[in-house]
Amino acid sequence: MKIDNALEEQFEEIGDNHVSSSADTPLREDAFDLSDSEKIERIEQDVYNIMETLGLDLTDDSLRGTPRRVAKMFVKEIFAGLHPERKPKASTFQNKYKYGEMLVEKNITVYSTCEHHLLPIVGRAHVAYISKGNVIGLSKMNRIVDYYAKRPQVQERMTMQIVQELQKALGTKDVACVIDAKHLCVNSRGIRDIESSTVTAEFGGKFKDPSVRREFLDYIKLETEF
Ligand SMILES: Nc1nc2c(ncn2[C@@H]2O[C@H](COP(=O)(O)OP(=O)(O)OP(=O)(O)O)[C@@H](O)[C@H]2O)c(=O)[nH]1
Ligand SMILES: [Zn+2]
Repeated sequence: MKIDNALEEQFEEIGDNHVSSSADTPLREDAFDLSDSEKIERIEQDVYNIMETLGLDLTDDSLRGTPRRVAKMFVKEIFAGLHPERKPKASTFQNKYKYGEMLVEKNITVYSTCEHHLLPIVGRAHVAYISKGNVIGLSKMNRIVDYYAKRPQVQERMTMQIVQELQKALGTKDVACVIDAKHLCVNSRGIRDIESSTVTAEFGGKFKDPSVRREFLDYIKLETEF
């Protein structure tokens, strides 16, 4: 199901040997049939069942509220970006002052959730664009990052979704995003490598030019502390 109106023409340019199609989050057709409160009711019961299966005593006063707390957190907080009604309004303005250089919004906090393990992804996003007549409110870039982060994600898709949304809002392909993030599924379990982090990038339009890309990367100097 398409919820993001991805820039289809961007993918038409991709050669035959690339598998890439759209960066939409895979959702079922009936994804929005239930209201938020109906979803919370159902997830509460599901979490209750998981905890009970694990042998936890759900009459304990510390555990009693957990199923409902987790359900509310899923629907209203960490997966809130699954609902297109929550997509931030990306206010744009005319570039009357004819600012012609790139604009970089760096070190945007990313709190997301790995869709393979439902564990946190924590990091920083850096976004940039070159105006083709419009400029966007600075905070809207942070909001767009946060909206796409609030989904079960793989980092590659999140990076592409952010770029596509900004391209749409700004009416230009000259948009780039780099994300540097730690995946707790790598850091805290499994291979348990606390040091490694993952860098993903999407360079649209003029950012495919090595010198433009270099300028962006020089501004953000990837020395991210989480
Ligand atoms: N490409 C990509 N992989 C991710 C991302 N987040 C988590 N993964 C990986 O998804 C993979 C899932 O692999 P599986 O072998 O099915 O899961 P697993 O047995 O728990 O794997 P281990 O983590 O190696 O223990 C793991 O290698 C994760 O590191 C992401 O954003 N992008
Ligand atoms: Zn994972």
